[in-house]
Amino acid sequence: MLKAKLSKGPIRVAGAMSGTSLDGVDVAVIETDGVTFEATDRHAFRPYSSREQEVLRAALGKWTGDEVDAAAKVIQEAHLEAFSAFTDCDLFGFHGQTLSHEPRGRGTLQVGDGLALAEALSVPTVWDFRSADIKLGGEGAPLAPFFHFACARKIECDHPVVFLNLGGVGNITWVNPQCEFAEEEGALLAFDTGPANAPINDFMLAQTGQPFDKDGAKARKGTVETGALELFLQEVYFTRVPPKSLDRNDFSEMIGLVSELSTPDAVATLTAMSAAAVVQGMDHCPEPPSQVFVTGGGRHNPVLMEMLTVSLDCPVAPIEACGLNGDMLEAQAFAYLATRVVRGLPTSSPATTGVMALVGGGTLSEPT
Ligand SMILES: Nc1ncnc2c1ncn2[C@@H]1O[C@H](COP(=O)(O)OP(=O)(O)OP(=O)(O)O)[C@@H](O)[C@H]1O
Ligand SMILES: CC(=O)N[C@H]1[C@@H]2OC[C@@H](O2)[C@@H](O)[C@@H]1O[C@H](C)C(=O)O
Repeated sequence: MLKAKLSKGPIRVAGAMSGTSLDGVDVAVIETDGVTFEATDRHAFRPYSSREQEVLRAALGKWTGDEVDAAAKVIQEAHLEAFSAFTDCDLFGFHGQTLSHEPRGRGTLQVGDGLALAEALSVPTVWDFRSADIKLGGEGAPLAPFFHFACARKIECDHPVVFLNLGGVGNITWVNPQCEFAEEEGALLAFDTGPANAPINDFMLAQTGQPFDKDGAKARKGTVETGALELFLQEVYFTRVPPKSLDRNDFSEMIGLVSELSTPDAVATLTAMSAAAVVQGMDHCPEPPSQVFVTGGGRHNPVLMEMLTVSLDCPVAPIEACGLNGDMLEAQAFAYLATRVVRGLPTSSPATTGVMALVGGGTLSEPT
């Protein structure tokens, strides 16, 4: 039976996210009742070693087999370490690592075993957030939108705003703050915009041995090849009506479009492609936002941010502009979603994932 504390009032929850950039595990603690939340200053980052990153990379796009088992082991150990400083929390939200994502095909695979984590650290744990949504016809992603809605309410926006996450993949949530609840019709629209940092990182690693284009330094020295950019924008994904989602490597062939270019020109072009995918995505919003708040690691890339600022018709600012922590937002989101799961509240809707009906996706495992 659910402990009384989990069913009512605010609780202290730690959420963890291991994103498509494969750089490490973020953990963040919030206080929440599943509707409103308070951020805390408690968070941690547990980076993956280069050996661990290799193991994870080798398993991307796979569903079963030795590589997947090895990746699952890395994820489990890293999360055990990462969560172990937060065992005073009432609940954990454990996203795990997406290895493969094919919502209209084989489904979605996040490795990480929430039951084993709950047993090992004696904290009830919500995990497997995406599969219930997919079973009900949804994309299984993005899932942060219900948390973005809570953020918009918290900062008391009067007009529609967009939260843009620039991780390995980009995703946006358009929020109508006039609605009181995320589950109301017209409150949200969300979808993955396209590739964000993943192709830049993959190209940088292959060509320079560096894991990413720090501060956009390489892109800054290059010139955007408009022919390649135009070809990229012809991808049918961009005209597909949202909700829609992507696997990390769905756009990996775009690197082929820049393979003949110098490294700076190639990185500048890949950066412009990520920005252009966001700009295209804005056309799908029900009405133009008054502001775009940027979260995720891409907001640290000044070239990407400048490209967005020049092309979008509204102010673009890192999410810190409204007092939130853009490095921890996804980890906080999974703490928030975990709470909604134990409270029987929905975590996705037809407008955020295309699911047939409101669904509370996630499995609760309690330690024995
Ligand atoms: N100073 C910087 N300059 C340029 N790029 C940066 C900088 N800092 C971070 N990044 C980019 O941000 C990435 C990390 O972003 P983030 O942590 O949001 O990804 P993620 O959470 O793994 O992805 P996703 O949201 O797709 O799951 C890095 O891999 C890098 O590409
Ligand atoms: C299948 C999957 O893990 N998707 C991730 C990925 O990373 C960004 C984007 O693609 C988003 O759809 C999602 O993550 C965020 C946290 C989400 O679910 O909202």
